Amino acid sequence: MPEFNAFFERLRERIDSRDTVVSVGLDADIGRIPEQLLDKDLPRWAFNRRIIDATHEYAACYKPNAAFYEDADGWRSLRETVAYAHGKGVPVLLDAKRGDIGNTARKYAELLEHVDAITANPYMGRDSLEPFLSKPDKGVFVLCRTSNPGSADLQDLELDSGEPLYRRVAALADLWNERGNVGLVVGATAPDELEELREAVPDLPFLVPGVGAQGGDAEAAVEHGLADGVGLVNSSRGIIFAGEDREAHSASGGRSAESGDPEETFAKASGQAAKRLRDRLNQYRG
Ligand SMILES: O=c1ccn([C@@H]2O[C@H](COP(=O)(O)O)[C@@H](O)[C@H]2O)c(=O)[nH]1
Repeated sequence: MPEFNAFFERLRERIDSRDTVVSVGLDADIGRIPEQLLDKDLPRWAFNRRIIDATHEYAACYKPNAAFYEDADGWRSLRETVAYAHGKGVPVLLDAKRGDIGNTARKYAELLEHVDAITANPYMGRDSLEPFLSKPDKGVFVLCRTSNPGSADLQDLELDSGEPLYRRVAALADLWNERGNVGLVVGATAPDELEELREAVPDLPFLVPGVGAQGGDAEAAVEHGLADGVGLVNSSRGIIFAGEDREAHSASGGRSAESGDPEETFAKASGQAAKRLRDRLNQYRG
């Protein structure tokens, strides 16, 4: 079994020192960012900065999804966000789900110059992931059994050997883990598969999305997501947009303990949501 590489050791350090396996998903959807931030130069960065201030204590890592940043201002916002998260000592995992022929993958892998880890799509096979895998200090989370309703369409297909495709992906990812830098993405909405995969590849840390807004199984996520104590359970909308109801309440003139500066309402709510998730997940950690 390869030792964890530098990324996974840093992640372990963060998990142990802050006692958290929460990945805070920074899916800075411009359509949901509080109105008072929309006139800022880079609203997504302004939003993320406030979210990071409120949540970093509870974050083992931040996981921006590239889909929310793929335009000129988006990349600038992402760069600022990554630098700020690093300034708080929190690793950043870019959920980019890349994978292409080698020459193109080599360019995609340059994304890893800016972040600590990335998600990758194994559909095109080993050579399409090699440029990511060959970066010894970074982490690569390979999509295996995803959390969406359609995941079974391809991932559950039975191969001639009788195993489902997602099991073959896990076995391949285990082979590709020559540098101790590989993890798997396995959704919390598939608790049976989480358990089965943990048995199949005991040494690979999982990134487990799908708790929170997708209603996945938080207990199974923790029980099976961690390898030697290392792994991540992600919530994005459930944390960063936790304040939406309260903002609506304040905006409509409602009086509550949360009424006050609207600029801070959403950030405070995100901090509380991150803490709640941290505490809940910690109940299930050994
Ligand atoms: O199987 C997968 C792989 C990736 N994701 C991503 O994680 C977050 C989940 O967001 P929530 O708001 O917590 O539902 C999002 O970026 C997805 O693209 C996933 O959900 N499932």
